[in-house]
Parts: sequence; structure tokens; C-alpha cells
Amino acid sequence: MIESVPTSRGIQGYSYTSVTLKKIATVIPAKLQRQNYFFWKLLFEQIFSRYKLMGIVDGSEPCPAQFLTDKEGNDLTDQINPAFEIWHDKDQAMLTWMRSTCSEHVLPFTAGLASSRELWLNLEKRFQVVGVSSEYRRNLAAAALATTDICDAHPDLLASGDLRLVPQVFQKYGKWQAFAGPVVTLKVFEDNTLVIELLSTKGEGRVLVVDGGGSMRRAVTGGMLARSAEIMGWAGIVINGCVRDVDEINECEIGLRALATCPVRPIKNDSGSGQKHVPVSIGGVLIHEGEWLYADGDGILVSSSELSI
Ligand SMILES: O=C([O-])CC(=O)C(=O)O
Ligand SMILES: [Mg+2]
Repeated sequence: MIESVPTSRGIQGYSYTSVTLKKIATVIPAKLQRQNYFFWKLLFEQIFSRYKLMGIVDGSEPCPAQFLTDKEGNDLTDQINPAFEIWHDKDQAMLTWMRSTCSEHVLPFTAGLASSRELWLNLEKRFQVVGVSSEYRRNLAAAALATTDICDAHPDLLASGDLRLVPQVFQKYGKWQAFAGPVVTLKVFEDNTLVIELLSTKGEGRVLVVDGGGSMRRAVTGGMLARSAEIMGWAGIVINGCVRDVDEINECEIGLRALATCPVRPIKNDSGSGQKHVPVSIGGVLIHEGEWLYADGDGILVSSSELSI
């Protein structure tokens, strides 16, 4: 959920005119950079949908004629069309909102763009994000081996430590119980800038393992990030820390494990505190980038290499 935008009050909903730049800054706390574009886009889509503005950027609500026509409806008069004024006000507000959340690296790209749709399309083209199909996601889920079968087939690897059992300290979220894939590691503490960066890029069936230091004070992933992970083709996420927006996460075609939920938002630091691709220790089990993780209803296993049964 977008925390500071009210969700329901009357069927009219809220007017976009009540949205201040301060409110935009709380809803979109991280400035737009190439690395977080997809997350930024999802957040703006949520705001635009809530205020019924999506048609202005997606083109389904084009700009009305600027001037009214005469009584016969033939010739243009010099009277401004009120519908044009309303549309134009919305468009300019949206442009200002988006510009206000651009980092200094992105801001120059927005120069000279006069409408919110122009800016929206320009960024889309510049940062080119193509999501995966639902068939791709289904195939990913179907490819996960059962952890019981793996343990039965590889007692030698369990004994040698090449196959390790991650202690069952996690809660299950997301649509998939079972997921598997090569591991990408992250070490963060209450700041999810790097989580956003990775989940905004192609997952290619990998599993993001986040050592969040076990913090129970803030979530490091939420509904928008789970949606981003789903669209970008990540197989799963394992977090030694908390998540929020569980209802949204549970709608996503992704497997997610975390210690618990926590409604408090993560910190977002533009310089991205944390470390990528470093060994992490979860429940006393060391996990390296590139190892394989297998998760299902019975547990979580980490293997030095990809396994077959
Ligand atoms: O704001 C965040 O980074 C976490 C969150 O709520 C979401 O992913 O929806
Ligand atoms: Mg959220």
C-alpha cells in the first residue's frame, strides 16, 4: 500500500489537487535513478491509478480541444474549453510530481518535455524494462525440485556440507510455496536501496537472499517490490528480516520467506548502504553468491551447485 495516500473516503475518492509535493516525497522517498526505475514506475502507477490519472500518461485520456466550438459545432471560438483546462492542470501537476522525484542524474533528461506523457514515455524508452510472461513464471515454479527428494538423493552432500539445511525460522509469503534458483546475496540493515536496485533488474530465475541482520524494527521489502520481483522474473526472495504489505505480497507469483512482518517502512539512502554479492550467514548457515537455493513447504536447502535427483 502507499502509506500516506488515503485509500477510501466516499466514492468520489480524493482529488489530485490535495496531493502536495511533500506527500509525493513521502510516498516516493527514493529519487529516481536508472537502478530503481522500475520500482519508481510502479509507485507512480499506483498514485496515478488512485487519483484516476493513469489515462493521461498512457494516452487513453488525450488532451481535449483547447477552444470551444460555436453553437453549430463547426468553428472554433476564442473561448477556452474548461475540459482542456482541467486536463492541462492535471497534466502539469503530474509532470511536477515526477520531476520532483528525479535525481540530479535523471533531471537533465526531463528538460524540454512539456507533458507528463512525454516524460513518462521518454523515461520508459530510456530505461527499457521488459517484464517476463506468466508462462515463464509458471515454468520457473514448476522447475523447483522437492527438498525431501533432494535430501534423499544426496545424503553424501548433506554429510560433506555441500548441501546445507537452513533452519526453519521463516514465515511463508507469496503465491509459491516452492521455488529454486541460483542465489544473489545482499547484506543490508533496515535500508532497502539495494533490494530495490536488484529487484528492479532482470531476475532470470534467481533467488535473492537478503541478510537484513534479523531486524524486527523495519521491513526491507513490501508489496511493490514483490510485484517488481514477479514482473522481472525472480524465482524467490529469502529475507533474514521483515516484510510489509503481506496481502499484496500474497497476490504475487513469487516465493518469499521472511522472519516476520513489520509495518514500518525501510530507510532509503541514495548512496545505498549495504553490500551486494558478499557471503551472508542466515540462521548460522553461510550462503554464497551463485550457490543454489531450494525452498518448499518442508524447508530450505542451499547447495554449492545445481542439483538433479
Ligand atoms: O517502500 C518500500 O521500499 C517497501 C514497500 O512498502 C513496498 O515494496 O511496497
Ligand atoms: Mg509498500
